[in-house]
Amino acid sequence: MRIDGKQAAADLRKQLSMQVLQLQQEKNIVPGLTVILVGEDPASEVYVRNKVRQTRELGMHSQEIRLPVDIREEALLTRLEQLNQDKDVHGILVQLPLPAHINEAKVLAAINPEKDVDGFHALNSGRLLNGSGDALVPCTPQGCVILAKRHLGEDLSGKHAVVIGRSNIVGKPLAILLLQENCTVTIAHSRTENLAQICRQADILVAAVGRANFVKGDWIKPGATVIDVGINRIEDTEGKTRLVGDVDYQAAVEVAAAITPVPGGVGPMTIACLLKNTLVAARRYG
Ligand SMILES: Nc1nc(=O)c2c([nH]1)NC[C@@H]1CN(c3ccc(C(=O)N[C@@H](CCC(=O)O)C(=O)O)cc3)C=[N+]21
Repeated sequence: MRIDGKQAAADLRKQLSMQVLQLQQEKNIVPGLTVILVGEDPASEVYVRNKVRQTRELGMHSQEIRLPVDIREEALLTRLEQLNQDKDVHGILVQLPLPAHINEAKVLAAINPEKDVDGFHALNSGRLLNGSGDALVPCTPQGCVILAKRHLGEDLSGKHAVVIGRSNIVGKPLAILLLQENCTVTIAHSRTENLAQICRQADILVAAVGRANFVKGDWIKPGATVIDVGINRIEDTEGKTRLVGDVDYQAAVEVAAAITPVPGGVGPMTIACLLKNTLVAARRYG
């Protein structure tokens, strides 16, 4: 069975649109998201355009700031400081990756944690780790949990979740979220020995490695739930580029009970969760 991420995202946006209206009526606050794009990357531009459109569809304010690829780090930090002070801006997202001459960690640390809708600031990672419930949680991991629950129901207790990938953006925060859901969590990565064997023990298998068709059909336990975080552009036999995940979908769909497709799986949920974080930030700190 296919887990429909597009539908799940549409369902979440519908809930959010009602909450946006409520916040406006009760407190006269309209959530505002600012996206900063440094340089011109075609894939980033499509993605940023989608975010801006969806933000407006929900009745939230949306602003896109484009900066030249050779901007100095100091200038970017100054721009961020202005946004940190701006009362109409509840969420700030700096599109990654940044050009090589800019220190990414320094930029992420400069975003006001209350406006950090990516959830990448150390204060938010720390809060997530502590389970204090007041973190802004990274969007893709949130989306993964929602999609797993769409198939398995609200209670993930006792399930063995295997997360392949240990990035600060997906693997690590997702492992923490799954632990909070009472899963038994294994984090696997490029140095893991007997990876196939470990994956075969997973009730929930999450692939976040960034390599096309990395996870094979026979790595999957029959009846497992598979969440594919990969977004890989490959050329097909006719030379056309095509989007595929980290999982060999055709093989996996035969074995798994449920699997998210690419496109139409985790990607749309990531954006929906970004909108959710913007609403949360506006409600909490606006
Ligand atoms: N600060 C920051 N935060 C991010 O969240 C962030 C980022 N930087 N840099 C780039 C990555 C990538 N990312 C995607 C989100 C949604 C889709 C998405 O919706 N994809 C569609 C397909 C879109 C297409 O066809 O290209 C899908 O999977 O169905 C893709 C990629 C967020 N990122």
